[in-house]
Amino acid sequence: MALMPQSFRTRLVVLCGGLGLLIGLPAYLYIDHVYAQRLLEDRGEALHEQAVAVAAVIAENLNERRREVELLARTPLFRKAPLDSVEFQPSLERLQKSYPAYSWIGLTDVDGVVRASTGGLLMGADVSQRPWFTGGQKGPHLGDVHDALLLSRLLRPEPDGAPIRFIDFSVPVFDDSGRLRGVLGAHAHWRWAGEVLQVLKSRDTDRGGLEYLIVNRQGRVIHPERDAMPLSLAERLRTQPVVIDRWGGQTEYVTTLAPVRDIVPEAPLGWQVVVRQPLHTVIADVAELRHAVLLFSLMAGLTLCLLAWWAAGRLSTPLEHLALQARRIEQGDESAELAITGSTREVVHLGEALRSMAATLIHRREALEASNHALEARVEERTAELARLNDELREQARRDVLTGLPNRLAANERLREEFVRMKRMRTAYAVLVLDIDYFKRINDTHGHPAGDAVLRHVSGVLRGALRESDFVARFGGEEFLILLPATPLNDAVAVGEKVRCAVESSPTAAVGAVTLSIGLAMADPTHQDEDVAVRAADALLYQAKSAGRNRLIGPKAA
Ligand SMILES: Nc1nc2c(ncn2[C@@H]2O[C@H](COP(=O)(O)OP(=O)(O)OP(=O)(O)O)[C@@H](O)[C@H]2O)c(=O)[nH]1
Repeated sequence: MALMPQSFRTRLVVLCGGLGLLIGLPAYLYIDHVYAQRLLEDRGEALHEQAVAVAAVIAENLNERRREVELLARTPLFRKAPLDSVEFQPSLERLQKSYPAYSWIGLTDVDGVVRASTGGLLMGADVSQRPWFTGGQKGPHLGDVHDALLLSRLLRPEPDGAPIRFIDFSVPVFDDSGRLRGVLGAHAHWRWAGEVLQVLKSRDTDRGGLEYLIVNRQGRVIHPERDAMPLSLAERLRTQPVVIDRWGGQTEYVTTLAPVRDIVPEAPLGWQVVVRQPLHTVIADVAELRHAVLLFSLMAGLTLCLLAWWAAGRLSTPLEHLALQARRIEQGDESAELAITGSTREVVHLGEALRSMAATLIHRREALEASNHALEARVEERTAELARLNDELREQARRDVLTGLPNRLAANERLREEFVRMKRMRTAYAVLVLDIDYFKRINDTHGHPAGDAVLRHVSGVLRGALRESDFVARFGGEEFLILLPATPLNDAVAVGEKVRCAVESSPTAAVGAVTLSIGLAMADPTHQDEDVAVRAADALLYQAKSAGRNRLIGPKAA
């Protein structure tokens, strides 16, 4: 799968190309194998028919020559006139003119001496040993191709210097009583065969490498001049009408043959017409068709691919557009347009669905954002409320419920702060520990509520007698602590006395006047911690109690 191209367009093009190949290849193979075979068979048959036709034409032509010579021999001139008559030569030359292939026509006497001839050639020559004479004495004679002997010196030589070759037609010449007078013989130039075949060939429309050959009884190719036909080929042609053979060379030929009918059964020639054509020209049609199919397949495939490319583009472009717009919306660009027009119905539907989905998502996101804002505001509000409640709690934790004064926890924190500041600023502070005298008795005599009222009263007096910057706390039970920041001993004693007097001189409604015993100590930067001064003040308080109460004892007094 990883090797598969990713884009829809490429996939479709590859698919179409593959389909084209799938359709084109079998057609190509069919033409290559089946059609080629069939064409070869048809062509073989056609070649064979041509061979038969050519053989028939050659036989007919030979027959005509034989008949011409025969008819001439039967004319009154040849039957009756004395052999030295001057009439013979014009008669012979008329026949020669009627058929240009005749090279020489002559009349011999019974002894084989030439008595009349065309052009007067070989007059008086003795041809009694020549086959045409000996054969012609017995009856019509047809002699196979042979080189000219006597005439070769008398006739115009061949342009290429090749020996002149003839075939011979000869018939006996009888007088009216049927006695042999001589032999009439005609030598037809062997180019005759070439001319006959050329005429036939020029009629043939398909001459691509087509060759007509004449093969004699011995298997020699006598026209055109060439080596013998391979024996193996001759052997195969005996059983098969058409054979594909190399003829001992490189080119393969489709070969077929037909026998030439023997027109003089007493002297059979045994010729055969062989027709052959190079295999590659025979199947050239197939090659052409193969190329055409290949070209057509390629063109069709290419067109299919281009169409697929175009069609895929028509489909994928709006999809890519939708994807791009969807990504823009995802990145917060709500102006991106998801509408698609002019595309396929499915893509338009997809665009509509995406647009609807995007609208829903945007709406939900806005709702979510609004809800988040509300939630954040509520959290802020709750946090502030919590902080306020914490402050309140912290305040309450440091305030005495009964008197409203700071409690012991607050006193300890303040002492710690003041001690730290003193260490840094080197400004001493005073600590006073105060206790209401005989408070137990008040409780016992007047009850707890009265005792509580006394505590609240004393608290109020203390608060009123002190400066805003001074610190007073209920330190425990009926005990109070006063911290006087940046206050020397003398001033602190004065403040203590003032407080003590203020309480003593302000009686309560329930129990009358109460007094205070006070221990006063100065905090010192040399102290280890803030408790040293408190413990010292506490100790002096007990001294004040012991000394009779309602008094202040400070360091000096101690
Ligand atoms: N009504 C009331 N009484 C309290 C409160 N806190 C402590 N007390 C009482 O205060 C009394 C303190 O008595 P003690 O410590 O014996 O001292 P005292 O009676 O004042 O005697 P001296 O201190 O020696 O003068 C106890 O009876 C406590 O119960 C309070 O908040 N309200």
